[in-house]
Amino acid sequence: MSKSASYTFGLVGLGVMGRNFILNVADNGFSALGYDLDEEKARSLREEGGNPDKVDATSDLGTFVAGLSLPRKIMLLVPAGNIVDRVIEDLLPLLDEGDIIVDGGNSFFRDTDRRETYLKEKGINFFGAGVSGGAEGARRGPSIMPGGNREAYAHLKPIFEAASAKYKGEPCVAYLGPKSSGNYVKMVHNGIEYGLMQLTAEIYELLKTAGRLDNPAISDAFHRWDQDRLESFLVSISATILKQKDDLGSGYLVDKILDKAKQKGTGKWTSQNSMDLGIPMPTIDMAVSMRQLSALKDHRETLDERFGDLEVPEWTPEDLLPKAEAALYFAFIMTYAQGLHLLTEASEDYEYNLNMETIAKIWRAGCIIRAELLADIAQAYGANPELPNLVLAPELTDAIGSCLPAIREVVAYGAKYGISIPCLSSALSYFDAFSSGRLPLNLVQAQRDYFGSHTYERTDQEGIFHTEWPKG
Ligand SMILES: NC(=O)C1=CN([C@@H]2O[C@H](COP(=O)(O)OP(=O)(O)OC[C@H]3O[C@@H](n4cnc5c(N)ncnc54)[C@H](OP(=O)(O)O)[C@@H]3O)[C@@H](O)[C@H]2O)C=CC1
Ligand SMILES: O=C(CO)[C@H](O)[C@H](O)COP(=O)(O)O
Repeated sequence: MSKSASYTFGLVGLGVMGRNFILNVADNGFSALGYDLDEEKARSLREEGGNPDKVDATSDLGTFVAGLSLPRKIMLLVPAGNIVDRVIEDLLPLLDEGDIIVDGGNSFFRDTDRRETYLKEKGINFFGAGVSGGAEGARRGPSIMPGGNREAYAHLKPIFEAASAKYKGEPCVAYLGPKSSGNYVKMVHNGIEYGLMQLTAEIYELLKTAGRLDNPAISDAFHRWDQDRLESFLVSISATILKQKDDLGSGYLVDKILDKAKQKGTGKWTSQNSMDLGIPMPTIDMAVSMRQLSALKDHRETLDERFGDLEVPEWTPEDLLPKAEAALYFAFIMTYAQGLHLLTEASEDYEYNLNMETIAKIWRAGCIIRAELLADIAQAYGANPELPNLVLAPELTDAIGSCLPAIREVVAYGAKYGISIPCLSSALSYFDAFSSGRLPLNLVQAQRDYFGSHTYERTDQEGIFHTEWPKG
């Protein structure tokens, strides 16, 4: 260690995210000190950093804490769960009042609230700050979603703004709100991520089975779409993925990857919490369900043998491609709408005081769900900060309306010929239900009253009613 108590920024956990983020911070002119239990990871960072005045690392916690200037700004990028509590307990006896701990991992927001309350009693400021962008984002500029004490954020602001991604010069980080708001926003970001990923996969399936397009042709289509209104990280990487040859065999790698998708929990938490808050988000729910369904491969194969004999007629690529593009664009809008609706409700329920325009803005670059569409979304919330749901935004009416015929055709084709496109279908169903002034839930209410005397309201009179329905 070349200096004592002089590093501006501390980072615990020199894995995929931590190692890259600390190098990014150091590149941006803030001296940074890393800590990992594993001396090998500390040594390797020291080597890569090259200049210990700029960035250094240790596997000794005492040396780490003593090396940081006051108030200490210590970011954790360790696996979410008990490890975060363990690191906090290890750090606590070594810290001073006013020090700041930032959890940059995908921690469950209720854990963040618990930790914030616990640490506040000890005079330590605790932030939950979701980071998105994967390894490359962490190294070159991620989107950062910090929540915690507003005054203490002043110490983090210059570092985060320098290290974050930039959209047309604007940093993709902003103070979001108190308590667990940062982790909550990151959780919903990941829920949206699940939806966009599944939707892109469904379009790939449609182009393959109905359009008879091979991987390079689908890649080319994704690449073209990525130059236009569908410009987004996930469409862009899908174009690249589909061109990747298999270096362990012949053909394309994507065709050899087992179709069982894993998950770490953030998408599921988003769905679970949306149920608690009463916000419908069927496309995101379905994306979570599809990861679960994908795991049931043995059963899928059994049923495929029994029922999977439907012939899919060819849909000429000239006709299919523009419709698939419009269907995907429409479904992307619905997915952002669902996620942002949940954030709007959570902002009230949890007193986060979130600003949707700010959130859309800091998602425009650096993160996994970055997309050109977010610029329009930010504009819609800028024009109306009280917008209850994006689908209601006049700025998006034309785009939604013009894509409707295409998504209807795409979903109908999938349904008719047994192509599994449940997220595309749920995006359309969500819109159809949301834009129906009358739904058949009057019958649901009548059924509830029939079997459970649950009562109902009427369309023509005020009050609560119950009917003694004829039995049998
Ligand atoms: N990978 C990604 O793309 C993204 C990850 N995240 C989130 O960021 C967090 C970190 O993820 P990621 O970097 O991928 O995880 P990794 O497992 O790659 O890195 C975690 C690091 O923390 C170290 N560690 C574990 N326990 C301790 C401890 N008690 N003290 C010090 N260091 C410790 C680990 O060491 P060891 O391996 O020796 O146990 C490891 O080096 C997670 O919450 C993740 O969900 C967020 C966005 C993207
Ligand atoms: O936070 C992320 C990106 O924003 C991570 O990559 C995320 O953990 C991936 O989630 P899952 O493993 O559940 O697909």
